[in-house]
Amino acid sequence: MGIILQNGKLLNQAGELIKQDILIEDGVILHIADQIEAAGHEVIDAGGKFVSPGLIDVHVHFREPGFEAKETIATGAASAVRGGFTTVACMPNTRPVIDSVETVELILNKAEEAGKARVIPYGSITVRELGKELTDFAALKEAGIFALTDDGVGVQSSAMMREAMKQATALGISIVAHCEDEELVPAGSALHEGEVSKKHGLPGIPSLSESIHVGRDILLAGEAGAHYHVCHISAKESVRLVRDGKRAGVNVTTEVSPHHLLLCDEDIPDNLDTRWKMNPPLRSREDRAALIAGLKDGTIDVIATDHAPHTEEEKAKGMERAPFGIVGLETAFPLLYTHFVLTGELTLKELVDKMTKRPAEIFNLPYGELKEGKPADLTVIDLEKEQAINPDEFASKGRNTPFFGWVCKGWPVLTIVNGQVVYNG
Ligand SMILES: NC(=O)N[C@@H](CC(=O)O)C(=O)O
Ligand SMILES: [Zn+2]
Ligand SMILES: [Zn+2]
Repeated sequence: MGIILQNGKLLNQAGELIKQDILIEDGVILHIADQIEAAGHEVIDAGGKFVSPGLIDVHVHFREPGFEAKETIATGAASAVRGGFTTVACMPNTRPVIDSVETVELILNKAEEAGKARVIPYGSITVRELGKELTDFAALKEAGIFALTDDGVGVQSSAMMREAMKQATALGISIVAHCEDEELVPAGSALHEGEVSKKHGLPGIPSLSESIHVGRDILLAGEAGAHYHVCHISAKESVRLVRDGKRAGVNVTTEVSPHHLLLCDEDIPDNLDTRWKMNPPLRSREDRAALIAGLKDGTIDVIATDHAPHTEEEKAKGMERAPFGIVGLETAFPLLYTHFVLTGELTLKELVDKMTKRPAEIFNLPYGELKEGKPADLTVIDLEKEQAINPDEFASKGRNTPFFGWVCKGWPVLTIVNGQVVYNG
C-alpha cells in the first residue's frame, strides 16, 4: 500500500501550477497524473496547495557533537522539515570537527535516529579546521560526506588550497569555501566596513577579505579542474569574480543566504542588536543589489540558509563579543516567497529551482525534482497562509533571527522525506 497525495498543484516546465496527484510507494514517486484512483492506498488531501520538490539546503550548522546547547542533529533536523527542507548538508565546525570517519558515522547515525530531514555531513578540508594538514579525503568520501569545507574559517594558505583542489578533483569531491582572508579582518570587527561601521565608530570587515579568497580559489579551481563552490557570497566584487570565472569556463558555483538578499547594513538597528550579527556581515545596499542581480542572471546558483543557531546567553554578549550567526531554516521559504515572488522580482519557479533542482544538479544529488522514479521528497506549501514569524514556535533551539515579527505568506504545512510524513503542521 502506498500514499496518494491528491489535489496538489505542481509546477510544470512553463512555471504554471497544474493540479496533479502523486502516488508514492516504498519511498519512491511511482506515478504522477491528473487523477489517480485511491485503490486501497492511503490518501492525503493537499487541498489545492502548492506541492514543491522537497527543499534542499547545502549550508546548515547543527552543532552536534560538541555544542548541543545551541542545536542537536535531532532539533536541527526537526527545524529543517518544519521549514520544508528534506535534505540538508551540515557543516563540520563541530567539536570534534567532522574530520574523521568516526564523526561522519556519528552524524549519519544520529540523523537516521532523528528520522526527520536527510542530513548529509560535510567533511573538513583540514584536520580540526586548523589549516595545517589535509584530512583523508578518500576515507571521508567512503564514509559518506557531502563535500569538503572548512566553513567557519577560510583556508588561509594558498598552497594548502591548491593541494586540496587537486586531491578533491581526483576523487570527484567538491571543494566548498568560506572565503575570508584573516589578515584583512581587524580584531573584534562585527559589521561590514562602510558607512554604518564608521557611524558607530567600529572597525569593519572589508568586502576584500571575502573577494580575495574568491578570486584566488577560482584561479586554483581552474588549474585543478575542480568543482569549487563559494559559501554565503556577500560582496558585489565576489559576484563579479564568480560571473567572470563562469565565463572563463571554470566550474565555480555559489550560494547566497536569505538574509543577504533581504537586508543590508543600513537595516542594523542603532542599538546594535546581535540578531543582525553574522559572518559574512550584512553589506551595503549596492552589494545587496548585486546579489539579487547575480541570482537573477544565474551567476548565483542556489539559496542556502547558513542556519547558525547560538544560545540566548551567547547572543546577549553585545555586538563585539557575541558569536556570528543567525537561524534560517524555518523562515527561508516564507521570507523569499513574500519578498521576491509576491513582489514580482522572481517567479515561483525561479525561486523553487534555486532551492531544489539547482542544488541537486551542482552537487549531483538524486533529489530536487518531482519525477517518477525519484525519491519521494516533497513539501506542501500554503501560499495563501499568512502569519508573523515567531521564534518561540521554532523547532530549532536557536531563536536568533532578525526577522522576528515579519509577516509572511507561503508557509510549509506538510513535509515528506523518502515517502514518510515527517512534518504535518
Ligand atoms: N555564518 C555565521 O555567522 N556563523 C557560522 C560560521 C560560518 O558560517 O562561517 C557559525 O558556525 O556560527
Ligand atoms: Zn562560513
Ligand atoms: Zn556556515
